[in-house]
Amino acid sequence: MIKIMKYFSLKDWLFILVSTGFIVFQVWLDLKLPDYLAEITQLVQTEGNSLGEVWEPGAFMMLCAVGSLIASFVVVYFVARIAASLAKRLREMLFDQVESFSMDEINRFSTASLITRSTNDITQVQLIMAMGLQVIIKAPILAGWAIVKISGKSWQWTASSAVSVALLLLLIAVVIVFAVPKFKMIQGLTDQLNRVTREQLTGLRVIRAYNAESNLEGKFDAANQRLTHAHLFTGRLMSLMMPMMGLIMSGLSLAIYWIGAYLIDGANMPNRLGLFSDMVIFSSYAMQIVMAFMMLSMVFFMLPRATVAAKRIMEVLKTEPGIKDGGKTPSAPSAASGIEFRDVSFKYPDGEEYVLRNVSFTARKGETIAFIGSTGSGKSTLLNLIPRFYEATEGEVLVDGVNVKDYALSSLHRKLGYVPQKAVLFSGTVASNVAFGDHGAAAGSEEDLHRAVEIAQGKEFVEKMENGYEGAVSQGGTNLSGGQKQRLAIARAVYRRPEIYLFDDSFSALDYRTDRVLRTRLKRETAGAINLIVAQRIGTIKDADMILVLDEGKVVGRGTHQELLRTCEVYQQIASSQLSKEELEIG
Ligand SMILES: Nc1ncnc2c1ncn2[C@@H]1O[C@H](COP(=O)(O)OP(=O)(O)OP(=O)(O)O)[C@@H](O)[C@H]1O
Repeated sequence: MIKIMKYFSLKDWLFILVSTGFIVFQVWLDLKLPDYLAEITQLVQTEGNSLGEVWEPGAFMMLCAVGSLIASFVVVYFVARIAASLAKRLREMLFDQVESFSMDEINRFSTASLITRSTNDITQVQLIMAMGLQVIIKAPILAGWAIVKISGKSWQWTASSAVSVALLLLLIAVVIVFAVPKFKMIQGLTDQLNRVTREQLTGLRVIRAYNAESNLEGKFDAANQRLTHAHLFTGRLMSLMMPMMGLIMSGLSLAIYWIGAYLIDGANMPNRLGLFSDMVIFSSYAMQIVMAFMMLSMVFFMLPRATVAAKRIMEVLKTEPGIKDGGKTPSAPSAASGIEFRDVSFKYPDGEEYVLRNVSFTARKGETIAFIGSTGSGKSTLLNLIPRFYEATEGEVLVDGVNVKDYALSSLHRKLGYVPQKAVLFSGTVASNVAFGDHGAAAGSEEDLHRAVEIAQGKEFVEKMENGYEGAVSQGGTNLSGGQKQRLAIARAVYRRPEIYLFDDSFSALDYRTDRVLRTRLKRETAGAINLIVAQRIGTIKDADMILVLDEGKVVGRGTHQELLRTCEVYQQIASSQLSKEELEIG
């Protein structure tokens, strides 16, 4: 929690200082009240005084109360601002940090947990800051000042107050011991609930189609029940706390008056009035002290949960992104321009087995290199090493003669036109999805946009859309068909005129005719670029300059279509399952 305070800005610290000033003023006013009360008690008890004399201390009492109210408004205003601005800053930092994470870190935390951390956990910290700051500053000042004011009065009264404070501390300790583990659980359970909810919402159509509602409801219910139990436990503890504190306060009042009654009874006549007014003042101050501890106990009650939340936020902020910016921005392409894999092996950070083994190949400018192999043979993984979504475990991946690890990430990505296996579209328009991110080498003109969509064979459907290029695309492209989404994803890559195209099985949702037309157009448009194509269909990669056949992460064949038909058994098997006898014979 303390660590999170280092994210306060200078302005926040200034506001904290101002708030502290107002809190001191408020405490001074609150503690002044009993003095006037004592004066009024004296006046009322002394014979011969008129009612008019009570007005003056009465008016001061009113002034103190109003002043204290205004001071408390000011404090609440400042503290709420400090808490809100800290929460905003933390949200921004968390978002930036998550953006810099590699897939490894994102998978490690899980998307659901990252969402809970950026929302729920930050709210917990904001709440404790809003409430805690004023209490943590106010309570010790109030308690300390009030203790000074009552010191030197009857030791019996002091002892009874001390007992009450000790009981309160005991109560707080009980809460901490029992509630902290539950609070830790609550955050974890909230993650779990988010994960289940997210999974259900994204898979809603499949769940309905397979009548799996009841199974998943069971999963949701289990997560929900566990969270409810944890909340109920802490809620019950809290509901017990309140009456217990009330009991301690009332007990203290009773004890002070009881002791007072004995003291007054035992005193002689002239001292009785003094003792009575002392008793009134003492009980007021004692109440203030107990109130201060009660406020503190409320904070202690909230603190464990906020501490857990703060820890979880710090965990994300302190995680060093596994993929570091290499910083290099090679200006002119070197003589070695192209892509080279040098004996690359790779295993996922959480995996035991190597997914790629000793892969080596070179792709020069203007060449098309294709990758084929059974599912899970490592094709997508291989492509993912080029934009550094993952880091090669062994060996080197070179782009234009420079290891991808040495590149400034933005400079590396500017060279690439990446089309993932599953087209990803963002809420916005067709235009905002195609002209996405920085424009790469494109001029960013409307002409570029139309050209890219036309090459990707999307012109026809985009122009039919309401508002054409400005037509709405919903989040994830849910208002478009699978093939339409893929075409826009391809147009996005074409638009930025990259030096290297990475097509990760990007033609699978296209019909054969569109696939063929698109590839012919692409071939013409991307003549000077390197094309790396992952595909399942032989038809898509037949014309590639070189085809690499992958099997369990190893390159088991390389060459042109005809060469592989002759030499590579795995390729022959794939080909014979897809092509007719005539096609196989013709090659
Ligand atoms: N994030 C991940 N963490 C751990 N293992 C993974 C991860 N992603 C993929 N794998 C594993 O790596 C292997 C290769 O996966 P990859 O996606 O590269 O195969 P692929 O050849 O592209 O398959 P497909 O043609 O079905 O897309 C698979 O066995 C898969 O289980």
